[in-house]
Amino acid sequence: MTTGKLYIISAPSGAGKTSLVKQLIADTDKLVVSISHTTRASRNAEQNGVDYFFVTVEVFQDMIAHQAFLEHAQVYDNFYGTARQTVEDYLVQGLDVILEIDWQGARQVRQMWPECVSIFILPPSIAVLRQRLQNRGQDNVEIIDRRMQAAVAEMSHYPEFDYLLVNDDFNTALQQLKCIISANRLLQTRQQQELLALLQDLVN
Ligand SMILES: Nc1nc2c(ncn2[C@@H]2O[C@H](COP(=O)(O)OP(=O)(O)O)[C@@H](O)[C@H]2O)c(=O)[nH]1
Ligand SMILES: Nc1ncnc2c1ncn2[C@@H]1O[C@H](COP(=O)(O)OP(=O)(O)O)[C@@H](O)[C@H]1O
Repeated sequence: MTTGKLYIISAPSGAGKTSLVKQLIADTDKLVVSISHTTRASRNAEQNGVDYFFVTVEVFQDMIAHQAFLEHAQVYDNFYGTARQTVEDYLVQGLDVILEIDWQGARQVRQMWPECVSIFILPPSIAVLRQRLQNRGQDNVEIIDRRMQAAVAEMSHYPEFDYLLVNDDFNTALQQLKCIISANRLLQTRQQQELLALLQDLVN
């Protein structure tokens, strides 16, 4: 049985990664998103176990001590991490897994899983980014300012990623994400066929 592939999607807060990923997994077979653990407070519309696992700093630190995270990082003023077991279970089942994580987590995952595919999403402009954070209506002005301050530093890491896309028109960006997944799936199938042919040659 073949194992799934790991995809990393990073973007500054408000660029649209969560909306894009939600639609992408709804439209794509055998693709799931890993639900992260975080110490940040949940927003109004968020549900525990659906958007994040919301945990205390103590629980988070205990998970670090027990090596329960594939990667973890402090982002803005909170901790975020990806549970190792869940991701490994998905991959073993042959499912492709999306990690919606920041550039620090992306670096950690790339070191352990060099064959992962990483995608960075940019907003069309800084002004549009602020507008989207305001329109989302989930964060107060201090939190939005804090995220805007961090956005430029976050975006400076885009050259570390395999793919870069701009989320201007939502459907165009969604289509581009789907193309990246399809292209990588085709490549994987071809590599497996070549490997099989090689093995048959060796046996004959
Ligand atoms: N390293 C790491 N970063 C994460 C994880 N989950 C979320 N993040 C990042 O944390 C940042 C803040 O996420 P969040 O508080 O949900 O704000 P949002 O991006 O505005 O929706 C984003 O850059 C996320 O990609 C994780 O498990 N690990
Ligand atoms: N292409 C787009 N055009 C206009 N608004 C968008 C687009 N993509 C996302 N949004 C909106 O921008 C806001 C931030 O999107 P979200 O997915 O929460 O971003 P992120 O997860 O990167 O913080 C949401 O209100 C979302 O509906």
